[in-house]
Amino acid sequence: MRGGIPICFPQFGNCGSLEQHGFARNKVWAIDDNPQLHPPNDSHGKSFIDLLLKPSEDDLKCWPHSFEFRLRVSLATSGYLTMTSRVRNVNGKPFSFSFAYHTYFLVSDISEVRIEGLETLDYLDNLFERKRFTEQGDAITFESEVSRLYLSSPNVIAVLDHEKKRTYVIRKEGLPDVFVWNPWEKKSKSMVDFGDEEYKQMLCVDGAAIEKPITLKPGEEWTGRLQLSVVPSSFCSEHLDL
Ligand SMILES: O=P(O)(O)OC[C@H]1O[C@@H](O)[C@H](O)[C@@H](O)[C@@H]1O
Repeated sequence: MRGGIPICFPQFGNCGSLEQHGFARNKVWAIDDNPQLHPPNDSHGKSFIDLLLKPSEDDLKCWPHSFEFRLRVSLATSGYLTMTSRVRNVNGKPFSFSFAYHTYFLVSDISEVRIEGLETLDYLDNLFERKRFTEQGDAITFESEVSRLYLSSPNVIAVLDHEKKRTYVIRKEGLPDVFVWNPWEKKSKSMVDFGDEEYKQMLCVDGAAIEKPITLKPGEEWTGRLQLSVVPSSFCSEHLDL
């Protein structure tokens, strides 16, 4: 069974020497008692938690860069879920990393889903050795495996679920790329923690910074924010500035 929003850091996929998608998603994070920085009004009308990840001795052996990763997860009474990641270099030297919110959306039927906001963009296709293509069609629809990194994407993307008549709205900041993934039938069967038919009810659409890794000098900090909301499909594109 899969779901949620695994944090891919400091590596996305297998593009590097670390475990797939980096180590952050497999760690127990601490509660951050000193979250600093968030503007005081950021907590208004919201429930939130501040989490902190620092590298362990073992992490430093395979990725020798000291960092502090602060994550605020907040849920507003309006239903907005916001995740704010801040990565600070507390190292003596610069380092670079990739990042993604590997967001699993529950959908009624993948064949009835489309993504708006990515049309006409260039993408790197993982199914063709990361070759670069340009999206030609209208909205993105699904009829086979998809594993693509869309580049220089707009900050608002919509995932429309035709059958449920609802739209997931993804707003992002500091995250230029969007990774889109559905394993479809064959790959689903090869994944031990994924049911053979589960690809029909899921879609990953990740706000990400992958193509151009983020580089931080000593003392610098990076922020990447993702905000998710759900609206009825009747409220759509024209309201979202897509
Ligand atoms: O199985 P994982 O490590 O959670 O990753 C899920 C998927 O993540 C996607 O980003 C990759 O393109 C897939 O190849 C991978 O299967």
